[in-house]
Amino acid sequence: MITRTDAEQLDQRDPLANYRQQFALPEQTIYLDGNSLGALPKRVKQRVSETVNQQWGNDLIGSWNTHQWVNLPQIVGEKIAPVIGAAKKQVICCDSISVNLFKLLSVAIQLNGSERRPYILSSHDNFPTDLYIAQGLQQQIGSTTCRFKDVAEEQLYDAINDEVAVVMVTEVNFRSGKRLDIKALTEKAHQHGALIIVDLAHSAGVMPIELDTWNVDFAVGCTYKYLNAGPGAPAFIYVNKRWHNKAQQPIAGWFGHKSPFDFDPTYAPDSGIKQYLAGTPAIISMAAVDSALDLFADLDLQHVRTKSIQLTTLFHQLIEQHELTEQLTLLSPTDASQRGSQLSYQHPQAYGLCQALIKRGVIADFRAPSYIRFGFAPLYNRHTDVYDAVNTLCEVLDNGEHLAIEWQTRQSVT
Ligand SMILES: Cc1ncc(COP(=O)(O)O)c(C=O)c1O
Ligand SMILES: Nc1c(O)cccc1C(=O)C[C@H](N)C(=O)O
Repeated sequence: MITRTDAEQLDQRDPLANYRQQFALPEQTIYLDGNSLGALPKRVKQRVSETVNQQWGNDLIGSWNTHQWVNLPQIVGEKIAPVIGAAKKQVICCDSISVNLFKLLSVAIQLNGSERRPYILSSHDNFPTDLYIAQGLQQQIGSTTCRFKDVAEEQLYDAINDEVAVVMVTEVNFRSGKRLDIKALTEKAHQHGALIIVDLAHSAGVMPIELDTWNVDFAVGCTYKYLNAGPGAPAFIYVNKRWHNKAQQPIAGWFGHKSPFDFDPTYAPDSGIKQYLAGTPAIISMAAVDSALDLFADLDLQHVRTKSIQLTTLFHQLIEQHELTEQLTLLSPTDASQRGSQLSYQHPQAYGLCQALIKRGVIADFRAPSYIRFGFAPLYNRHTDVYDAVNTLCEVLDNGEHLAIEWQTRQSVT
């Protein structure tokens, strides 16, 4: 029988316990939605205020040079690189995942697509934007050299064959939390002459990632989940150095030009990762990413992964202890090593359950048609949060509070 004292003891022994005080978290809230929007680091508040008030307000346009605004995408990229296992000069911070995927898929098809090898292969429960971008590109290029095919996630590995130009996968599934073996998928892709693009949205910052060691070709990821850089903060893009200068990305904007401030009418791409920039960087958000990443400077991602596994394991053990497994069907893998930092359960009134929990200060989210997701952010979630959240969940179910909440047809984020 697990007690609250057990959870308190785990918190006392937690090597990451001090990180929580670096976040501005609301009192009386248990935030289990850091897999959608990470919490606000206190240092980011200060940095954004300084960027707006001193830099923009006082130093105005000179800040492009004096405060390094013009180089922030590269500076931030170099801070992201160690978090995803990349050597220098292969990562840059810009745009959204959707836009960055468009650039990478186009490049991968230029490099490897042909009539004999036309396929972009993905799984049909990949995050929808990834699928939409591939479908959009197929429309753009035409199906002779670019066709999109999606298969069930379990069939992805076996579906890689000599007709595949590029495999596009997300390391951790947004709905189920299932984690794919990127090393094995990369090996299989390369055996068949295919390239691989990996979406790290649900893994960057919450587990060790070894892009260079795994020999991955390209990757994208966001900074607003486990990297805590704020809503709509710019994403990142990784291009393995063997692919630099081999193809031109399609959004040939001036920031990707080799010397943008020459204002030359003819596009000449930068030879390195900077080519993947398009237009003017969103400096206020980019400053937030830069500052948020300082939390990762001395962090051992293996410690983060260990705590993440402890948190998800504890949550599910408590669900079992309260005999809730009949009502809440676990969609995530039962083996913690096979999942990311979230647990998803199917429940017939998942929407009502989620809203009833939010009313009580436990923030989870709902994903259609019938899933409730709990995300665990090891830098600020405690074992006692997990204990208290499961207790609240029991109370909600016992009182039938979830049954009183009407299904909302409007678009709801949580
Ligand atoms: C796996 C995955 N890819 C992409 C996105 C969205 O990408 P963006 O809105 O940055 O284009 C999300 C979530 O928003 C996601 O979970
Ligand atoms: N990116 C988001 C947004 O702009 C608004 C609301 C939610 C999101 C998300 O991140 C959703 C998330 N990728 C998910 O896994 O569902």
